[in-house]
Amino acid sequence: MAAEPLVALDQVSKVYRGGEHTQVVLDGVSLTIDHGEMVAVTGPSGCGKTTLLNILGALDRADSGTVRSCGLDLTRANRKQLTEYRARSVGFVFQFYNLLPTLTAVENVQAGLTVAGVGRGDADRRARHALADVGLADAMDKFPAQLSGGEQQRVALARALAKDPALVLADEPTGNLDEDSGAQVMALLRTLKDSTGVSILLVTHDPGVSTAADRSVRLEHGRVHARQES
Ligand SMILES: Nc1ncnc2c1ncn2[C@@H]1O[C@H](COP(=O)(O)OP(=O)(O)OP(=O)(O)O)[C@@H](O)[C@H]1O
Repeated sequence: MAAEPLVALDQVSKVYRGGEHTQVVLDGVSLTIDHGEMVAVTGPSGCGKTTLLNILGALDRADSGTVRSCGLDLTRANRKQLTEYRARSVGFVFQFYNLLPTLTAVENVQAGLTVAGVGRGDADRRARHALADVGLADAMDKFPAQLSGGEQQRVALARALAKDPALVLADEPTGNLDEDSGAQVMALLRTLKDSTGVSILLVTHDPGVSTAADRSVRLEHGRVHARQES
């Protein structure tokens, strides 16, 4: 029997209603992600990529369909289970890094671990280890403003991976970086995926970035299509 995928979305729909205006953003999306797989989601602006990521990260809820991730049915889970899922099972990476400007690199990574319930000493050890893994052993005590964009995104990768999540959700992780820094971040993400076995779902506009994934799908008109290679 085939192993169950880490993530399985089945017929997921999401509609935004504002006054008289109704917008169907996701219209029966089905998608699976295997353990250790990196999947890229591409698609035109406004097609619902971030909405999909937010539903998978339990930052938003589907209106219908089922979403299973990391052994939890997100459509039926209670608030406490969802909080724990966000803190422990999922690492988030955002386009604009979302580091706290008043904390150093190591403190930013520690903060993510503390939220996940890791004790202070252990958090410090794991944060330093994670920063070394992304090549920032010499930048632990720098503030975000003292780091380049690529370095800040590497801190964000360390923060996401330090808690040893089963799934990383990355929203345009190279969208704010120049080509070289973006390629470095993608190479690092792949290396970390291969060494830890984490699964990754990333959203990107950039065809070059999506080719670094194991598989790429396109979201259009609220549905997912296997990407046609040109
Ligand atoms: N909370 C919300 N309330 C109402 N409409 C929303 C909300 N969030 C997103 N939308 C709308 O849903 C659509 C999809 O948004 P989403 O951010 O998921 O698209 P996207 O594919 O990630 O876009 P981009 O590539 O430009 O970031 C957009 O038209 C957006 O305006």
